[in-house]
Order: sequence, then structure tokens, then C-alpha cells
Amino acid sequence: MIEVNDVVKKFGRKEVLKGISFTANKGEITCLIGINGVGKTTILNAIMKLTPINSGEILVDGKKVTKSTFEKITFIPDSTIMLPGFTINEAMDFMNDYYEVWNQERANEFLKFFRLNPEDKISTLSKGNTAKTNLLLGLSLDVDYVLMDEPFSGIDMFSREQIAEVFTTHLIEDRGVIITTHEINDIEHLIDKAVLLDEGEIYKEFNTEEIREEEGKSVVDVMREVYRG
Ligand SMILES: Nc1ncnc2c1ncn2[C@@H]1O[C@H](COP(=O)(O)OP(=O)(O)OP(=O)(O)O)[C@@H](O)[C@H]1O
Repeated sequence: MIEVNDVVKKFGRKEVLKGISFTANKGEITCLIGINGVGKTTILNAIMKLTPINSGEILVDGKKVTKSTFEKITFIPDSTIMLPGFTINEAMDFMNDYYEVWNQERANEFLKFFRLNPEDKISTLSKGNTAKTNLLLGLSLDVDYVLMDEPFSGIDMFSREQIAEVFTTHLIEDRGVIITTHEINDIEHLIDKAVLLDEGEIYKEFNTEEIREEEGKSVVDVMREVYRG
């Protein structure tokens, strides 16, 4: 489990995270939802220790995040191009050399699934294929937790559907996944837990199935209630 406990993050005088707490379980997809600038990326960066926090704590399987915890987590950034100078093949070789937990079999499945050409140079790929390559490189690491920042941002409908499909296949298995998004439509039916953020605070955290069964509401219904007051 990833536990984010009362985390405060300031940039200068601006308090971007105002005491955020939530948990993300293994075998579940947790979605951090909120409009632009509410602090979604900052939370992922804080979990990955890419940005220091001012107070609070983040635990992975009950332990503070250290070098060895990092081996359990992979972070797939948004449209940032990873390893741009390489072809997809060279990038996979690099990952294989660099990470003990690299799983080439899974990478080959992703190549087929996304119909990517391993000879293509990463810097020349379309936005959708860049996102798919990022997913391939991130999800072919045998880790327990996967953090994804806006995996659907700026990507055409068909590629989005294909990316969403990954979440319903064995390619994710029983990992704990945290996704950020401001567009819920593509993944509403896939997520287990929704964490609604506004201005650095958590408005509501809920199990999507429970709210569907008990209150007959979709995530979008809850978002309308929360954000439109
Ligand atoms: N390095 C930084 N220095 C100063 N302010 C920052 C920095 N990084 C982020 N911020 C500010 O923190 C706030 C939260 O940013 P963050 O990127 O986490 O939001 P977000 O919810 O991921 O937004 P988006 O949906 O647009 O990606 C924003 O107001 C942003 O301007």
C-alpha cells in the first residue's frame, strides 16, 4: 500500500498541498482527479521524492521511501519523451541493462498490443505513440506500484481507448496503480478509487463501485456535485 499522510508542500509562499492524505492499494487503480493546477503532479513527484515535502510522510508498504522502495515503483510521466535519442529497440536494451526488473517478454507483448515499430526513433513518434512507448517502457518493469501522470492527455480517441484497454488486460496484473487525470470519461469504468482534489485539498475520496451500487452515482456525477457546489 502507498500511504500519503498529511502531506504539505509549498512552493515559496504558495501552499500547493495542504495536508493531503489518501491510500492506494495493490491490485487497485486509484485516480487523482482535479482541474489543472490542483497539485496532482506534485503529489506523484512527492511520492517519487522528485520534490521535497514540507511536512507529513509518505510510506510504501509501511516503510519510508528509500532507494530500495524505489525498486518497487515506476513513474510514467505525461507526454515527456523518455530516451529520445534511441529507437524503441535501443530504449528496451537500455532498460534491460539498467533495471534488474526489466521484463522483455512483457515489452514484446506491449509492442504487439500497441503495434509499435521497434526500429522507430522515439523522438520522431507521434504524441499517441510516444505515450504508448512510455507505457511500454514503464509497465515492462516488474514492480508493485505504477504511477502515471495524465496518460491520456492530448491523445486521440482511438489511442486513448487502446491505452485504457491495457488496464483491463493481464498487462497490469495485481499492481497498485495511481493515475492522475482531469478527464475521467475514458477510465471511469476502470478505476477502483477516486480521490477528488481541489486547491491542494482532498474534497472526497471514495470507492467507485460502492458509490455506483449504494448511491447509483457515477464518478462524473460526484464530480459535478463537488466542483459545482
Ligand atoms: N517547481 C514549481 N515551482 C513553483 N510552483 C510550482 C512548481 N511546480 C508546480 N507549481 C505550482 O503548483 C501547483 C500545482 O501544480 P501541479 O503541476 O501539481 O498541478 P496539476 O494538478 O498536476 O496540474 P495539471 O493538470 O495542469 O497537470 C500549480 O499552481 C503550479 O503552478
